[in-house]
Amino acid sequence: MAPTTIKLLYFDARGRAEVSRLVLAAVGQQFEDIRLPREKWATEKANTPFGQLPVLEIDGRRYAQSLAIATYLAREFGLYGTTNEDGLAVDQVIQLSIDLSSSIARTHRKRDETKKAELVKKTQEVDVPKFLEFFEKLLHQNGSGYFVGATLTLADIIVYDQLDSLIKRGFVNTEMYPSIQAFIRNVEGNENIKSYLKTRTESDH
Ligand SMILES: N[C@@H](CCC(=O)N[C@@H](CS)C(=O)NCC(=O)O)C(=O)O
Repeated sequence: MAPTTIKLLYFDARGRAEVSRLVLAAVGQQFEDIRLPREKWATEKANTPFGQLPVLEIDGRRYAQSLAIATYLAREFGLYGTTNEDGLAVDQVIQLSIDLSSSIARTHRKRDETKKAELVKKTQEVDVPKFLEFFEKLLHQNGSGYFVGATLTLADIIVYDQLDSLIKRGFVNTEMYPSIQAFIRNVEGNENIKSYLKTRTESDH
């Protein structure tokens, strides 16, 4: 049964809640976007399933884990394609996006400054382009401006959010990737997403 009330709890940032916010915004679903002040976290932590945010509250029941939440919402509101195979294609893109994030995260774990600089260089020059080429190829092959089928899915929202944040941090340049550029324009051209992006505050950029 579709939930009657939806609350999404997170800190006042994009972080791990933004994909779910974008999903809800894209489908025009009303929800309470609760931004917990850091000073309230110590007391709220115990009221979450695993002591972490984001948390989704549906009709009073609380669930954690950002990808599980986003996946549930996307399935509930029709952003997971129409067939099981569409779902496979959506998941394939999501996992590719997670691999890209892991590849970038490795650079933050290096302690030695020289080794860190070398790894950042390799990540930017070799690894990131490899992922961008995969995204470019998938988008070009599908030809609709979306990753799967002819309409927006969770795959699009996850990759859009990831690329937008990496571009803003100067980690990614999409100049050489026309299908990715068209894809970003396409997602940002979605009327609901466009309206949502206008409401973003300073902490969301
Ligand atoms: N695997 C979890 C990780 C959640 C997580 O790391 N949440 C962080 C914020 S991004 C958090 O709640 N930190 C506060 C704490 O652990 O006390 C998810 O994707 O939801």
